[in-house]
Amino acid sequence: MQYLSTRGTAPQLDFEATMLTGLARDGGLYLPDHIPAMTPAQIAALAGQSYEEIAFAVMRPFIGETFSDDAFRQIIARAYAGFGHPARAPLVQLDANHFLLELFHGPTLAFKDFAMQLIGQLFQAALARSGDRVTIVGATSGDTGSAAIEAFRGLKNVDVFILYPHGRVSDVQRRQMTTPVEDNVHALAIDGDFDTCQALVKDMFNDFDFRDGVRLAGVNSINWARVLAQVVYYFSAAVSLGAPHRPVSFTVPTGNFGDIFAGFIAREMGLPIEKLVIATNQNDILHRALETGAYTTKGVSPTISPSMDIQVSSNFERALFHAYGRDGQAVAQVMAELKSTGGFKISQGALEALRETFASGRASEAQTADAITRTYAATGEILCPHSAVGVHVAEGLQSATPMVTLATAHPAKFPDAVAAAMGIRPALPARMADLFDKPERMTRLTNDLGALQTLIRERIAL
Ligand SMILES: Cc1ncc(COP(=O)(O)O)c(C=O)c1O
Ligand SMILES: N[C@@H](CCOP(=O)(O)O)C(=O)O
Repeated sequence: MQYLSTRGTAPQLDFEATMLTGLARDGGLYLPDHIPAMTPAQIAALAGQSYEEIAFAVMRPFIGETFSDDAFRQIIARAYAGFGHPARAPLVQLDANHFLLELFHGPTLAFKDFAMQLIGQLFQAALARSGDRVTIVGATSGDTGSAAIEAFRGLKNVDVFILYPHGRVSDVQRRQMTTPVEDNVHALAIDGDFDTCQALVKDMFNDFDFRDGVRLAGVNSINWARVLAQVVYYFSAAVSLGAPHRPVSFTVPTGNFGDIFAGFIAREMGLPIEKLVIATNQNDILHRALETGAYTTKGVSPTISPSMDIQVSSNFERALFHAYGRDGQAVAQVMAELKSTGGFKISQGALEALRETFASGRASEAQTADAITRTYAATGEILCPHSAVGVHVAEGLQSATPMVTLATAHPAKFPDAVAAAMGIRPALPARMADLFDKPERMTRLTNDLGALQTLIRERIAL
C-alpha cells in the first residue's frame, strides 16, 4: 500500500516512511491510496477475539511490508501489555441504547495511549533497524503530550519536544509532562493556545532545512499511524454490540478530528456505522461548519474540557479530501484560504458528502457539568468533562441504533472540573499517587519559531 498527501503534490510513501515523515512536504496529511475493505464474514469473525487479535486483523492490511506478521503481533502485544483493564477498551452500558467506550485505561489515562503506545513500539523497531535518530515534535492541549512522553521517554534514538499552551492544561496533564526525569524529554510551555502550538509544529515541518537537519518526526494525529491505531476500538466496540448484523453509531468528543476520523476509516472499511457524531464544547467550529457550511475561526475560549479547546482542526483536512472526491488541488485551495483569511466555505457537494456520515452537536459549560452530575446519579459512572460533552450530545439525539459515546479520558485528569460538577474529587490510580510530590522541569517560550528552533538545535547537540 502507498500513502498520498491530501494536497496531492508530495511524494507517495510506504507505511514506514509515512510514519516517520509526519506532515507531507506539500503541507498536507498522508492517507492510504485505497481503503481495504473487510467483508461481513471477516468482521463477524472478530467477535469474541482479544483486543490484540482485533488490532492485528484491522491494521495488518495497512502496514504492507514494513513488519512481518510475527513482528507486528509482538509489537501489538507489547503496546497494550501495560493497560489497566483486560479488555483494554471496555464497554459500559449507560441506558438501554447508550453505551460508553472507556478509553482511559492506558498508562496516561487518555485514549491517546492506544495509538501512542503502539507508535512508540513501531518507532523503536524501525529506528533499531535503520540506526537513525529522530527529533519528535508534538503540540498538545494536554493528553497527546503526556502520552507521547510516556511512550518515548528514555529511548536512545529519539528526542521528544512537546509544546503545550502555558496555563491551559490541567495540573495532572502538566505534571505528567514535566515530571519525567529522562534527558530525551523536553516539555515546552508556550505563551498562546493549542492552535499556536500546532501552528509552530507545522511551521517547523514546512521549514525543510530545519526539518531535514534535525530529522523531524511527528506524533500528533498528523501521523497516519496515530489514526490507524484508533480505528481498532471502533471495531472492538461494534462487534461486541452485534456488528456486522446490527449497525452502531458513535458520538466522539472532538477537537483535532483524529479520533472521529478513525471512525470514518472503520466505516469505509465496511463496519456498519450509521452515524459518526461530532461532539464539541463551546469551541464549536466543527459543529458550525457542518450546520452552515462555513468553516470560520473565531478564537478559542478556555473551557472545563481543555483538551478540546481547538479551532484549526487538523484532521478535518483528511475528511475534506474524501468529501471533495480525493481532489488534492481543491483541498490545497481551501487550506490556503484558511491560512490567509481564517476561514473557507465548504462546497455544497462536499458538505452533503460530510453530512452523509457525520452529525454534530455542542455542549455549553453548564450542559457539560450537568452531564457529569446526571450520569453519576443514574449510573455511578464518573465522566471526565470531555466524555461528558459526548454524553450530552448523544443524549440529545433520537436514534434507534445503539449509540456508543467515547469516554476519552479518566476523570482524575480533571479533578477540579469534576469536583465542581458533582462534589466528588476523583483520585488518581495508586501508581500515580506521587505525581504531585515530584519536581517539575519545563522551559517557557513565547510564540517565536526562530527561538524554538534554536532551542531544539541546542538541546539535541548536547
Ligand atoms: C480527552 C480528550 N478528549 C477528546 C479529544 C479530542 O480528540 P481529537 O483531537 O482526536 O478530536 C482530545 C484531544 O485530542 C482529548 O485529549
Ligand atoms: N487534544 C489533543 C490535541 C492534539 O491532538 P492530536 O490528536 O492531533 O495529537 C491533546 O490532548 O493534545
